[in-house]
Amino acid sequence: MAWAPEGPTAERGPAAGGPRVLPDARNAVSVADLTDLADAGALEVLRRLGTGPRGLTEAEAEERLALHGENTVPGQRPASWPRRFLASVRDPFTAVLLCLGVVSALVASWGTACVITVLILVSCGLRVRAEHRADRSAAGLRQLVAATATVQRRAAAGSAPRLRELPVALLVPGDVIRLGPGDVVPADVRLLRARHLTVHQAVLTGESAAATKEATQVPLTLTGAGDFERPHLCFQGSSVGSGSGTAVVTATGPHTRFARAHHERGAHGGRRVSAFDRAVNGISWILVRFMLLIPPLVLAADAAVRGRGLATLPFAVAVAVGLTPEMLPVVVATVLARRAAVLARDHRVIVRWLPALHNLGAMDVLCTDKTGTLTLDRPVVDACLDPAGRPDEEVLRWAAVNSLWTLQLADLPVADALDEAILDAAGGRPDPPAGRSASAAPAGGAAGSGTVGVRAVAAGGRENGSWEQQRWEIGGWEGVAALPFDPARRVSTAVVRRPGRRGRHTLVVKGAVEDVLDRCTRVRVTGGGAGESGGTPSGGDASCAEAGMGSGAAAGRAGGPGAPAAVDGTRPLTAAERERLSAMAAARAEEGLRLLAVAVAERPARLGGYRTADEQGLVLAGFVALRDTLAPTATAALSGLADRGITVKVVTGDHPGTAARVCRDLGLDPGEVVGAGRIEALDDPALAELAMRTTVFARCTPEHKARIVRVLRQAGHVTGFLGDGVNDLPALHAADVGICPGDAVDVTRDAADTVLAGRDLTAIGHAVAAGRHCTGTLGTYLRITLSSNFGNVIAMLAAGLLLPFLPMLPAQVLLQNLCFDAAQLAFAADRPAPEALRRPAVLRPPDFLRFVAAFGVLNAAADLTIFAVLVGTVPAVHHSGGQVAFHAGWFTENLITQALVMLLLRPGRGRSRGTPAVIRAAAAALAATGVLLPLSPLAPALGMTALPSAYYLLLGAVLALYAATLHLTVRPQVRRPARPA
Ligand SMILES: Nc1ncnc2c1ncn2[C@@H]1O[C@H](COP(=O)(O)OP(=O)(O)OP(=O)(O)O)[C@@H](O)[C@H]1O
Repeated sequence: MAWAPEGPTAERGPAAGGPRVLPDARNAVSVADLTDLADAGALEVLRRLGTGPRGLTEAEAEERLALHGENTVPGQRPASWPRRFLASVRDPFTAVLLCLGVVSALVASWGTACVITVLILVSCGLRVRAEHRADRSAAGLRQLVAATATVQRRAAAGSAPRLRELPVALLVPGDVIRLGPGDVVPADVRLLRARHLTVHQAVLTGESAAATKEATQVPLTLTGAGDFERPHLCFQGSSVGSGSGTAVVTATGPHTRFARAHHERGAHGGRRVSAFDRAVNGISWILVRFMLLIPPLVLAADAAVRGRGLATLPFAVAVAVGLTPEMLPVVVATVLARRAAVLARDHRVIVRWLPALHNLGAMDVLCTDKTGTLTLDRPVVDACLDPAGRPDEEVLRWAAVNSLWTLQLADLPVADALDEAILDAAGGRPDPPAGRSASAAPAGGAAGSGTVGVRAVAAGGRENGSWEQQRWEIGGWEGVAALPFDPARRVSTAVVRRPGRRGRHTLVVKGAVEDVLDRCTRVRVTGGGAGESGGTPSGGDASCAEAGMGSGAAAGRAGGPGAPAAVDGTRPLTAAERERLSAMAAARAEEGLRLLAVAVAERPARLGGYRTADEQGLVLAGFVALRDTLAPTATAALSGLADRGITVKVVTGDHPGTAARVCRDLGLDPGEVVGAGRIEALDDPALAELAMRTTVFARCTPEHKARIVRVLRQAGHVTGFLGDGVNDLPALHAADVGICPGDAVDVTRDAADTVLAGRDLTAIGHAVAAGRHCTGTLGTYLRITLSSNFGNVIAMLAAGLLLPFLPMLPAQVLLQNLCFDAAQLAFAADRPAPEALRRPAVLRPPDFLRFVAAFGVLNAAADLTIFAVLVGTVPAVHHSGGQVAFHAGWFTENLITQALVMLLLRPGRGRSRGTPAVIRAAAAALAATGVLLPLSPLAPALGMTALPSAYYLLLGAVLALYAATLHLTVRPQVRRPARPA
C-alpha cells in the first residue's frame, strides 16, 4: 500500500467548488508529461503529475481543467455540420441519386441534373438539421443520467481531503479517485491501492474475462505485455467487476486509450443497428436494386418499342429517382427525437440511444432481474437462525463481522444493500415497540434487541454514499483480509483476528445457502444439542467455540455487549443434514425471504494473502433471513406489459423459492423454476426452447443471464433486459434493448439504452408505447411513400411505352417527387392507431413489399385511367401543345392521388384517430399545388398549361372511384392490427 488517506470526509456536491481561477502554469501539468507514465512507480507518477495521495486542491483542479479541457471522448461529441453532411451523402438512396445526377450531367440533361442536385441538397440539409437536433436532445437526455466519479479533493493546501461525487467530465490529470464495483473507470488511471480489484476491459480489448488489477509499486516488466495487461493501470471505459481501488488520473479527454481507439475506429465504428434499421435496410436494398434496374430497362424497352435512343435517359433517370423515399432519414430523426423528449418530460424515461425506441417498440420478451427492479433492494433482517432453525443472534454477529470487514477492507465506496441491512440490524437500534410488523421485527430478536457485538460509533456514511466515515467497532475483532462478494461465486469472506490472540485467523463467510453449504464440512451445534465439542473446521486444531463463536466467555473477552447463545461444539455435515438445511432454507425462501448462510473457520495465521480456494472446510453457523419489499409499481408494470403482448421472464441470482414467491406476489405465475444446473446442461437451441416455456430462472450467474437473452434473440425474439446491478451487465449488453432504473450503478446506467429516471416501473410500458408509436409512424410513412412512388413508376413505364411522347418531362417527375416529399414531412407529427400500440411493432420487409406491390398496381391503374381520360379530353394530344396539357393533367392527377393516399392509407379509424391537422393541411397543400401550378404564371416555365374544364370533371369522377376502391380494398388491410411478433 502506497499511502493511507487521512480519513477523507465525503460529500455529494455541485460540480465546481469555490470561485473559478485562471490557469496558473506553476500548478498545471502539461499533456506531454503524461505520455510515459506507464512504467513509473506510484510515487514517481504522483510526483510527475504534480499531485499527492491526498489529491488536488479545488483551485489546482480548476486550473488543470482550464488547461486540459473536459474529460469527454472527442468521438462522442456532436459531429460538425460538414461531417454530418458527408455522412448523410453516404446513405444508399442519396448515393444512387448522386449517380443518377452524374449520368444526367454526362448526357447534358442539365435540367434533370439540377433538380436531382436540389433534391439531394434539400434532403441532406433537412436530414442534417433533424439529426443535429435529435443528437442534441439525446445528449441532453444522457446528461441527466451521466456517470459521476468519486474524487478526493481538498478545499485548500492545508485542508483535509474530502470525497466528492463529480461529473466525470470534470476530472483532471492528478485527481485521486476511488473505484468500486459497478463503476465505469472514468479516465486512464494508475492504481495507488487496490483490493481484489477486477475490471472488465472488453470495450478496449474484446476480452470478456475480467482482468485482475493490483497497485504494484514498482511495475512488473511483463515482456511483450501490452498496457492493458499491466496490473497497475486501468483504462477509461473499462468497468469494475469486483473489489475496489484508489487511483490517480493520468490521462483524460482525447488523451485516453479509449478516446484514441474511438478515433481510430472512426466516430461511427461499431455502431449498433436497431430492429427497425435492419428492416429498413432490407427494404432499401431491394429498392436500390430496382432503381438501378429501371434506367436500362426503360432504355431497352423504349428502343425496342419506340425506336428511341439515349434521349429517353433523363426520363428513365427521373422515373428511377421517383422511387426514392428521400425524406426517410429526416422523418426518422424527427420522430425519434420528438418521442424521446415526450418520454423524458412526461414519464421520466431517458432514452440514451434514440434508435433503441424502435427496439422497445418491437420488443416481445422482457427479461428482468428481481432484486432492485421488481423489489426495492432495501432488505431488512427478518430472522437469524441457528442450524436447527432456532432464533439465534449469534449468527447476525458473525454476518455483521463479515459485512463490516469486507466493506472496510475492500474499501468499497458504496455498501451492498444486504450488508447495509445486516449492519443496520446489528447496529444497536432501540428496542422495537411491542407488536411491530413481521417485516420490521426480526423473528429471532436479532435486530431490535440491542447490539450483538457490533456497535456504530458514528453513523452517516450511508447517506453520503461512503462507508469511510462510518466508524464501526466490532467487539474485539480486527480485520485481516477480505474477499468481497462476487455474483459468480455468490459468497463473501472476511478474515479477522482477535487482538492479542496471535497465530490464529478466523474466516467468516456468508453467501447464498447452496454455495456456503458446498464449502462447509461441519455444522455448529447450539443449545445443548449433541455435538463433538472441539470439532474443528480445518486441521483439527481449533474449534468454533475457540474462535469466539457463541461462547459467553469468548464474547466477554471480545467485549461485545451481546448475549450469545451457548455452543456445545460442531458435528459433521452429513448428506442428510445438508438436505435438511437446504429444505429449511427453501421453506424460508418460499415465504419470500432472502436467505444468507453464515459459516466460519479457524486457520493458523498466515502472512500471504487469502484466496477463494481458502473458502473450504467451514463450519455452518446459521442463517440470516432478510425481507425485501416489492417495488410498488411492479404489479401494475407487469400486467401492463402483458397487455401489450410482452412476455416477462424473471432471471435472478436469488433462490428459486424466493424468486417464485416474489412472482406470485406480483401476480405472475412462476410455473416451474429453472435453476443454474439445468441452464448449464443444455445447448443453445434446447435452452432457447426451454426459455420460451419458462417464466423464472433462478441462481443465475451474470453469464447465465446473458446466455438466456442471447438464445432468445437467436430464436427470433426482440429481447429486452431490465437490470440494476453489476451482475446484469453482460445481459444488458446482450439484449436488443437494455433498461435500468435511475439508481442503478454507473456501469449499468452506462450500458443501458434506456434509463428510468424515476422508480416507476410502469414507465417501461410508456417507453414501449413510444417505441411502437415511432415504428408505427415510420411504417405509415414508408408504406404511403413507397406504394405511391411504386404506382407512379409502373404507370410512367407503361405510359412511356404506349405513348409516342414522354408522359411527363424529367423535371416534372422530379418536381412532383419534391412536392410529395415535402408534404410527407408532416408524418413526423402522426399518431399511430391505438391497435398498433397493443402489439410489438415490427416492420417485416416481405409483408411490407407485398403491400407496396399490390397497392402500386392499383395506383398505376388509376394513373392509366386518367391517362385514357387525358387522351380523350385533351385536344391534339399528339402535338406539342396537346402534350403540354397532357403533362399538366397528369401532374395534377398525380399530386391529388398522392394527397388522397396520405389520408386514406393512414391506419386507424374513429374519432380518436382523426388525422392530425398538420397532415390534413399538408395533403390539402399538395392537392392545391397539383391543381394551381398548371394555372399559375410558373406553368410555362415548367412545361405546363391550363386544362379544359371537362378534364377536371372527369378527373373528379376518376378520383372518387379511386378513393372508393382504396377505401374498400386497401384500407381494411391497413387497419388490421399487426400480427404478433
Ligand atoms: N453482499 C453479499 N454477501 C454475501 N452474499 C450475497 C451478497 N449479496 C448477494 N449475496 C448472495 O448471492 C446471491 C446472488 O446474488 P446476486 O447479486 O447475483 O443476485 P440477487 O441480488 O439475489 O438477485 P438479482 O439477480 O435479481 O439481482 C444472493 O441471492 C445472495 O444469496
